[in-house]
Amino acid sequence: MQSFTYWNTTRIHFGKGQIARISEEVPPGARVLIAYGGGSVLKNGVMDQVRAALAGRTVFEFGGIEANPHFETLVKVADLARTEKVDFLLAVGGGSVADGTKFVAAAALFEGDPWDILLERGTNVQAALPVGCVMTLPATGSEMNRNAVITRASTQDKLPMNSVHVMPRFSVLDPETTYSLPPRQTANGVVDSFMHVLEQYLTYPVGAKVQDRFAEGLLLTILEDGPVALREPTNYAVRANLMWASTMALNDLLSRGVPGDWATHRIGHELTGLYGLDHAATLAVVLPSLLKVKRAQKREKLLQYAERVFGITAGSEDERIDAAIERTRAFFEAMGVKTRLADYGLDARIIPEVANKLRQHWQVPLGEHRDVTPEVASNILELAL
Ligand SMILES: NC(=O)c1ccc[n+]([C@@H]2O[C@H](COP(=O)([O-])OP(=O)(O)OC[C@H]3O[C@@H](n4cnc5c(N)ncnc54)[C@H](O)[C@@H]3O)[C@@H](O)[C@H]2O)c1
Repeated sequence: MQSFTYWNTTRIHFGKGQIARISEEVPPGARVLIAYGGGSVLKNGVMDQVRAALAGRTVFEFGGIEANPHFETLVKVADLARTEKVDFLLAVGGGSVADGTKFVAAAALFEGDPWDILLERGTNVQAALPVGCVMTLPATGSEMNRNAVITRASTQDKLPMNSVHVMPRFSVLDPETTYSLPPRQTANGVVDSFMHVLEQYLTYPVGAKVQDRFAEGLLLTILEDGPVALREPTNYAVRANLMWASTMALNDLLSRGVPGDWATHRIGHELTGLYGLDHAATLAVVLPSLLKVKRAQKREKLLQYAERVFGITAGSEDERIDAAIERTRAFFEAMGVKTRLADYGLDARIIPEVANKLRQHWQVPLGEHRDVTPEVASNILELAL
């Protein structure tokens, strides 16, 4: 196991009725800005609970944070926060709202051009407004991590940032808020959280039994409950397990002491930035091909994944690896998330455009061995046509 430091400062309130806990978390005299997205939280009763919990505070609301939140919108929200002297931000929605609010928290206190925050990946953030989060879509883990991913619509750049200052002070996870998710978003969340685990698991062995078995437990849970959530959207136990699995998949616990890949995510971000694909769709497209291209480097972990997650023990090593990759693809497809670029109307013409964006955004090659160059990414995308 590699050496590491681990801490996580987000307090989690999990379960039915926990939105009311916001009243204990946000100071009574606070000036609070609630940020939300397209309005699903106005229809499913979540915002009513949030407003009730904030009674007595001075509350401002901003609706309209886009999926894959836009830098252009978020700088307006940061202006509003400054003008109204807001001292607490509350994100109510999915990962896009959480990420957007985290960026606003940093941008509101940032001296200079806020795009520099993204160009420096958040390393230049010195302070941020406090953030709380009511998560309505289990997927990103944004509710308990220090990451945010922001898209500059005008230039089609989608870039991640990372700062301890934007870590949510608290997050509320009430599985009942996810009952209203359309099947597409339920499926996206399942694929995204599954992928977060794989990015931290399918690399090379470092003798980290705890992290490996923790990862396998999350993968098995998501495999088991993901399809049930599509069939039974109001099954509380299933929604609860998926919600906690997605938080645990990306709250920095799995990543401690082990190598991380993240090439699928980086290539996927370019596909969203350029062509607007859902985040999870990009992952479902890239991963199976990436695993084929990197099968030699990932061999031992692919065999472990095949056996422990899918129970594949018969056949040669290569046959078991092939079977595990195909089972992964089949899982994404069974969730209704297509795994070929052609399924999204994209063909080989996109490959040089994606490679160019990767060259612009990443100075060193990607992946756990830092060997996924833009040329290798192009090979991966060719296999994904
Ligand atoms: N911060 C991180 O660590 C991290 C990790 C992975 C991905 N991301 C980023 O997060 C974004 C994706 O977030 P997401 O997958 O949570 O989706 P999202 O926040 O973009 O939401 C997708 C859609 O679902 C709707 N929705 C959300 N909750 C709902 C509910 N309960 N009922 C009905 N509709 C609801 C939203 O209004 C939106 O239209 C991408 O930009 C991705 O790059 C961030």
